[in-house]
Amino acid sequence: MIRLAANLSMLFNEHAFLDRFAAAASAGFKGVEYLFPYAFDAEDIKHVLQEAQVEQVLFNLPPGDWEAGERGLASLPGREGEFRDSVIEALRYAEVLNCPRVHAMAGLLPEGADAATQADHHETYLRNLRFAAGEAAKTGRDILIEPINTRDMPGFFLSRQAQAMAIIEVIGADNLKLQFDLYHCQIMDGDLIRHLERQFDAIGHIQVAGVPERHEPNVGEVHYPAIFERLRALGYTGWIGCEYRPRAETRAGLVWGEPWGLTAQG
Ligand SMILES: O=C(O)C(=O)[C@H](O)CO
Ligand SMILES: [Mg+2]
Repeated sequence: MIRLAANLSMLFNEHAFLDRFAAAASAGFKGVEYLFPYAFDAEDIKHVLQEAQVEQVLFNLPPGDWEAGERGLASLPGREGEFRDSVIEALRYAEVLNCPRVHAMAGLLPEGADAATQADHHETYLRNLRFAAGEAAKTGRDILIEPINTRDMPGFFLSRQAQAMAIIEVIGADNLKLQFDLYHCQIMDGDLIRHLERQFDAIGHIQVAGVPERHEPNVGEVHYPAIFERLRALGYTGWIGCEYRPRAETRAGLVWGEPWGLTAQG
């Protein structure tokens, strides 16, 4: 069964944030995800989720100073206290929103980082992820890590699929999982279906977008019908987050999703 979630940081930007939940539901989405809920009261978001009858499937931990360019705290040496606070805050929202998983963004390496600095980030990342997985396990939730392409996010610490898989293996926590974003994987690693198969057991969430412009999945070099078919054959029962920038009005661009229950006409 293909279950599609609308990424409300990118889709339905024609509406104010709290109105995007109903817009997504009326287009056939059963779930929603977005970057951050923290500018809103958790109870207000819970209310719109319930009104729209959609599930909250994912959001990110507080990322540090986003406006100043920070992209997560999980691998940043010296920021461990802030990272721990961010885990607690995200899990508090997850409890209210009944969200089973949260994404811990790795953060950026300093420009020109030498091997010692990279090793320091790696060790910090491992320690922080162990802490996050331990806290999330207390309420049965998953922590996700996502390799992000370094063209869009230069310096992002976690950029390759193999790196993420090695980290998941070394930590060995059942609730530390891979956020497999095919857009990033295509740019950094390619070989999408083989990655999907090899990493299948570690995957906690999937995201899609056309490559390279990050528009609708039917625009660009990736043939998503083949990927969805393989997911179905593998027995994937998780969510697929639609995390792309619509070329024009969101709803008109949903034609690509009609075989999977979306409706392009309002
Ligand atoms: O950019 C992406 O692909 C994501 O999923 C992240 O949540 C970015 O923050
Ligand atoms: Mg993503």
